[in-house]
Amino acid sequence: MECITKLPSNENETDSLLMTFGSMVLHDQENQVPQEFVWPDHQKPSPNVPILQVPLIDLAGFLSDDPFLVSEATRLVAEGAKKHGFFLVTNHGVDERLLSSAYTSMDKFFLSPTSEKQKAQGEWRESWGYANSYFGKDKKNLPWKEMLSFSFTPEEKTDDHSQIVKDFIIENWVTNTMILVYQEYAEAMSNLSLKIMELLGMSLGLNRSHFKYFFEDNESILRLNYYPKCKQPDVVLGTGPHCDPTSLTILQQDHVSGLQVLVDNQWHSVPPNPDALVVNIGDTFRALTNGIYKSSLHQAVVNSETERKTIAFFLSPKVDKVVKPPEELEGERVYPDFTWSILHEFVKKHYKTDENTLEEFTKWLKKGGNV
Ligand SMILES: C=C1C[C@]23C[C@H]1CC[C@H]2[C@]1(C)CCC[C@@](C)(C(=O)O)[C@H]1[C@@H]3C(=O)O
Ligand SMILES: O=C(O)CCC(=O)C(=O)O
Ligand SMILES: [Fe+2]
Repeated sequence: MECITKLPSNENETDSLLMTFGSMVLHDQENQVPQEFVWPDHQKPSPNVPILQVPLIDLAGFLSDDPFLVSEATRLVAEGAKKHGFFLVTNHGVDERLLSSAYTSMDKFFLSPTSEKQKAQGEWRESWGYANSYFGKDKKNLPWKEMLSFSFTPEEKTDDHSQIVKDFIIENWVTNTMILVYQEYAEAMSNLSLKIMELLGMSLGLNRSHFKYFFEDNESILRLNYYPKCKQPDVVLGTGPHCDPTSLTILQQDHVSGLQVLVDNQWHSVPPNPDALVVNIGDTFRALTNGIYKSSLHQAVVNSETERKTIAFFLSPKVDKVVKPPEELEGERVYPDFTWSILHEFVKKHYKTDENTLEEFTKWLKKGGNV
């Protein structure tokens, strides 16, 4: 498989480029990644970053209603959420077989020919379909990754119960290349996120169902991130520095480290823990807590030895629900009321997400917010 050394100059060259993009395995004698993947010096990944001490929360303990275990879980989640917005959950109740079959399906998809993957092609920065860096309009600081994303919303348990993820796969794909595991996976993550919302509500002294009710009819995104190995891991980024603009992210990592979080202006790694899922707060939930709980810049680095695979469930409220903190947290309002759909449009059309997203979004809204 060959490396890509230059960007296409015309349409059909783009097609042939896309045919090889999926490999991104550098040809032996060529060790230069395309310039568009090389990040500026001040953003290149630094080697040997310190490990972030992330609170590890026993979710089964919280759900047991044992007073000590509940107070321990709420104390730990508040500690992580106030400082950087990252925590780990263990004893989360998601079937290990489901977690592992979701990975097997990733290999089936991302290692299939690009022509197969293109059958599921969506728009870059859309919430569904296959995308890789060459789909986007950006021509610099390209992320060293391919993605497959699905929109998800919990279906009413009715007889016709159309299943949004399963329908997408069937409509857009030859299902023999894809185990329909992601419908079940998204449902499991949606259910888990509601339990975490109970924990977060309780940790803020609110009624434990406050946020759970707010997200029951969530309209979320399931995203598969496939980071091919790279011969120059010190000049590329798998995913650039960003805050998730969504509400809550549940991330399943494989055994390959790569997730980094910016805390006290220093990148820290969050090493894989096979018994835990990584959870991080997004900008929308930061606004829902009136800024009390933090969303943080994070990124993904790659390596030269092996590919890395992660699955991110991005919980978001129904698009037209008004995002405003409960009156118990109001005090002086930090952000205006808004809806996720407006913030998502802002992120997609006007702004790369970073640590100032909500502030820039607020200014944009005050200037009339031309969507
Ligand atoms: C609503 C979303 C936009 C992104 C996917 C979800 C949550 C994270 C966002 C993203 C990953 C942040 C980094 C840049 C981005 C373009 C990407 O690398 O994919 C973002 C996603 C997106 O805009 O599609
Ligand atoms: O893959 C990772 O480790 C992080 C991915 C991420 O932050 C994202 O997709 O928003
Ligand atoms: Fe993220």
